[in-house]
Amino acid sequence: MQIEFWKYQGTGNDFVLIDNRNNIISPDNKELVEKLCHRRFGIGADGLMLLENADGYDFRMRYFNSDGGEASMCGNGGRCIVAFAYHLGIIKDKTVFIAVDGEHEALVEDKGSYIQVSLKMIDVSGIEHEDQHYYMDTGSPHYVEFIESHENFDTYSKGKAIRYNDRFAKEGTNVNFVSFNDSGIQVSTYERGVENETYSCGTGVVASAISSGFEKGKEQFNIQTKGGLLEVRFEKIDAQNIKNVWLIGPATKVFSGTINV
Ligand SMILES: N[C@H](CCC[C@H](N)C(=O)O)C(=O)O
Repeated sequence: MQIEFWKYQGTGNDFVLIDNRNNIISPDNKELVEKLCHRRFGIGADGLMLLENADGYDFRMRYFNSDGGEASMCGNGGRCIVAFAYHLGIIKDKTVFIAVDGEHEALVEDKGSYIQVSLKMIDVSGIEHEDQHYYMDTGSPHYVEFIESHENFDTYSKGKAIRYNDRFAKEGTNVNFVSFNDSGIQVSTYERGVENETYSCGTGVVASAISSGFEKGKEQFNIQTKGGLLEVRFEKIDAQNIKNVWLIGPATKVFSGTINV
């Protein structure tokens, strides 16, 4: 079977996208998703998204980690699928779509070489704060730890140890390490389901910004990631309720093609 695909990246978090409005790909085909994401035997990506039809919405986003499993919400993936929908001509400068964690609004600015996407994320509650870590669900589960500096910091080993500890081994969690810099914060992330450090993690920088907001009393952060700059804005209602959460940053089409599977 020949499959047409598009490759996008959002601050280095990279994805295979497929226009699945004709339901050519079964979302249960874990082996196919894993193969398409494989960095040697496939196209190579941190994750894969199917763009599908959905009554009452411009489209449905279905997200899969590179291990082939259908996953929780992907913030960078959400930004990239909005850019994909714009390039397909499905939307213009704004959209409302449905994803695994519910409805998302997004705004689109075409910058030529990339698309600037502002993505509204879900409200956040049930925030855990103990010792020097926070834990919350921003569409995906995130453990956030503050560190002095990212210089020579081993995100992979430190992140993997937390992700596979007694508490998280079964369900998994994403793990973010946050340091403060002159322009805001720097974040590195070990991602569940990729089982590696990714160049950035959208739901992760949201969790990191909210955690930093508790520490610094701010509601907007510029975030340096390995893959580039992101911005997060939110409103802190109280210690357990964060609303009006926006993840803002570039989404870029890298290439498109067809693959025989
Ligand atoms: N791997 C994550 C989902 C993707 C999160 C990340 N790519 C993002 O941009 O939010 C998980 O299984 O929880």
